[in-house]
Amino acid sequence: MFSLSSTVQPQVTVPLSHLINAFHSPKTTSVSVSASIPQKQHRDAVTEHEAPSSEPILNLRDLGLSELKIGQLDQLVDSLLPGFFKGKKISSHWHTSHVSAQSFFENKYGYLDVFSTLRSSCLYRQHPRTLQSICSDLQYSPVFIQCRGFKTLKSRTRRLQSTSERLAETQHIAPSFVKGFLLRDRGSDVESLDKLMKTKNIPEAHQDAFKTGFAEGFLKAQALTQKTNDSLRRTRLFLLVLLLLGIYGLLKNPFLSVRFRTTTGLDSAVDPVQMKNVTFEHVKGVEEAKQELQEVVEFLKNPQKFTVLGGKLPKGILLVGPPGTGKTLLARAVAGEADVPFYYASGSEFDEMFVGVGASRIRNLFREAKANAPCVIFIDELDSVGGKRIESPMHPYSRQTINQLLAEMDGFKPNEGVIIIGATNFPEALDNALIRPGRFDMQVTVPRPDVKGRTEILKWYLNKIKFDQSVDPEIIARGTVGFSGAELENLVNQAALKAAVDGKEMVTMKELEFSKDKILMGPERRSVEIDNKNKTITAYHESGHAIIAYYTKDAMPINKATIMPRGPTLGHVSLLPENDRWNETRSQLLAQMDVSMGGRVAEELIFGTDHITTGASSDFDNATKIAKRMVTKFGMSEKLGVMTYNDTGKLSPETQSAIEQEIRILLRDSYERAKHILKTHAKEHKNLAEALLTYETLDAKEIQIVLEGKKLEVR
Ligand SMILES: Nc1ncnc2c1ncn2[C@@H]1O[C@H](COP(=O)(O)OP(=O)(O)OP(=O)(O)O)[C@@H](O)[C@H]1O
Ligand SMILES: [Zn+2]
Repeated sequence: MFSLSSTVQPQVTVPLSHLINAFHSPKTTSVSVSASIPQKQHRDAVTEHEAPSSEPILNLRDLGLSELKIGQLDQLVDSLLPGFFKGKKISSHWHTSHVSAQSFFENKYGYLDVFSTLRSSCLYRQHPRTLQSICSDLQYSPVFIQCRGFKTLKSRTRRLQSTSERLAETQHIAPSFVKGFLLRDRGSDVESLDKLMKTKNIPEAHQDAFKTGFAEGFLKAQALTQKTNDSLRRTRLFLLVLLLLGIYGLLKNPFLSVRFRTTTGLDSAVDPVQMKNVTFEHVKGVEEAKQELQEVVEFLKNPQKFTVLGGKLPKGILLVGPPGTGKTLLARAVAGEADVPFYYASGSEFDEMFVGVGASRIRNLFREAKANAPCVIFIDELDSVGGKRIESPMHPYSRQTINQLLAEMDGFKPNEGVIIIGATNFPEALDNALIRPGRFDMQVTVPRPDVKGRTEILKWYLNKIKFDQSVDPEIIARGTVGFSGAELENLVNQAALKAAVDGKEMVTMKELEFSKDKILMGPERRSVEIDNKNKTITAYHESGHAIIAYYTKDAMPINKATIMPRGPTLGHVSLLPENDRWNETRSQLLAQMDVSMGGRVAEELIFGTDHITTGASSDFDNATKIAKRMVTKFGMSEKLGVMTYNDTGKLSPETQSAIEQEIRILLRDSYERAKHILKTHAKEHKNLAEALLTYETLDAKEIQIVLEGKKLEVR
């Protein structure tokens, strides 16, 4: 796709982001792809973005990265894309739950894979911004598509044909197979996924992503066709089928944005998205925000009446909160509740290199919206159009864009019925002019959900899949402090995926725990061969933590213990706060320290001082941090009294050493307490370690059975 052909295609040209939108658009029934060089005027403006050549390789390792975490994606994409266009390519891949950069940049499986991989990793959901920034950068890449609308049945077949042919090309799958599939003829050509992967030489490193993409697509399709239950059973057989359905699903998914630009990049038209199907009912765990927005809904339902009655409303509402907490969803719900059109725009798409383009897009957006009032205009990532960082060389014309936005906002009266909702993760970054009265002067906070909210969100998404009775959403909610709605949705999806891949009929607690850990710690490192000695040490180390937690009164209850290596850790014990803890007592803090000490103490007791490992350093970090805060922040040291010591650098040497002394004492006492417990319960410690060596992962109940000296049923 990234290779150049010399034909300049003057037809409808749409950047990749709109290709995606085209996929979502009910209007677009045919999408064909052709590669050509950018139009002349564009080319001149982007000379530094030279076309990619095929040779030089930029290794992720050269960047000091062996693997990309989701969080690093934005940065990396930002830093790499320019490099890519200078003719560099990235080799080495991004891990499964991350994006396969190799397939993205080297275009291994064609552009469809860009979607499927992005989607399969739930990145589109979690990081819409990433996708958008990839796409808006790609605007200057030689990717052009052509879109036509057909409405007849025949054209549907045609679309399927072209889809299948394209798929066939990009995925190296027999066109007849694909076509058969898209037409839901699940007959003849179905091969097993494994076989397919072998015959198609999918590199091992990509197989996971491939599988995940398939199954993800399957789930999506499942949700769409509502045939949730019986198809889950057939999963394995249809794993291949899944991806295709997923792509098919993309065409229909009503939740994703539906914008489609029909003109060239310089002058764009906007279509509203009617969000009838999204209501407040769909947004869980953000009750306060919903309440605050209720008034806006009333206003939109009847703007004239509202203002006659003396109601006063801001023109602009700023939704502020971390990524994935449902800001976009809330804005849609406002439009949905009031049953008015919803205009979606993302700040980053106004970010333009060309004079006046961003501003003209804003103008178009408002013109369309005003003509269709009452309505909601939603501007996601408001900070990227209205940020303070305005005169950067990367964004030469953003000042114009923001001025245009301000002018538009000032240019209509409140009773015209246009409500502008902006969303941002960084309200501090916004240009002050934007938050003045008459502009975005109402702020609604959309926080990460608390334990109750998390339970609701989990229940909501669990109800879309099949799960068995063991599943207790509240337990998962308690173990997912800090997760956003999007992450919780992802957790449930990943669990369903895992169940599907494992051939299970229902999701159980096991899959949910598995995906929770996966999200928390990165994918399981099954492949790492750890020799038995190490495994044994890990087993005793982790049981050490667990024993202390079990026998210490104020420690948090154990959730599970595992010696399965994950991310950088060899094993771990997870505890479950009974509630989100806002306050902790002295004895709870001490208990936490003791639990941290348990690992090293165990190593020392079992293997002797000479054989202790480095594995406890983060445990000590933990314990030390707690002790330090107890002394310097919480006034929990008798000697230093109820006083806080904030800038330890500025204290007198005496005070500093007194603090250190106190911390040392706390840590030493904690170490001794842990030692005492492990000595007292040596037998239980051994039993637990052995059980871990046998079963690798034990949940709370299983740990209890072992510690009560009962025999564990073989699972
Ligand atoms: N509170 C919630 N209730 C139900 N679903 C949620 C909630 N929060 C997030 N989600 C799910 O996560 C998806 C992504 O959330 P959304 O795009 O609304 O987040 P956002 O706050 O706008 O994120 P960003 O700041 O990254 O744009 C939603 O489409 C929805 O499926
Ligand atoms: Zn440890």
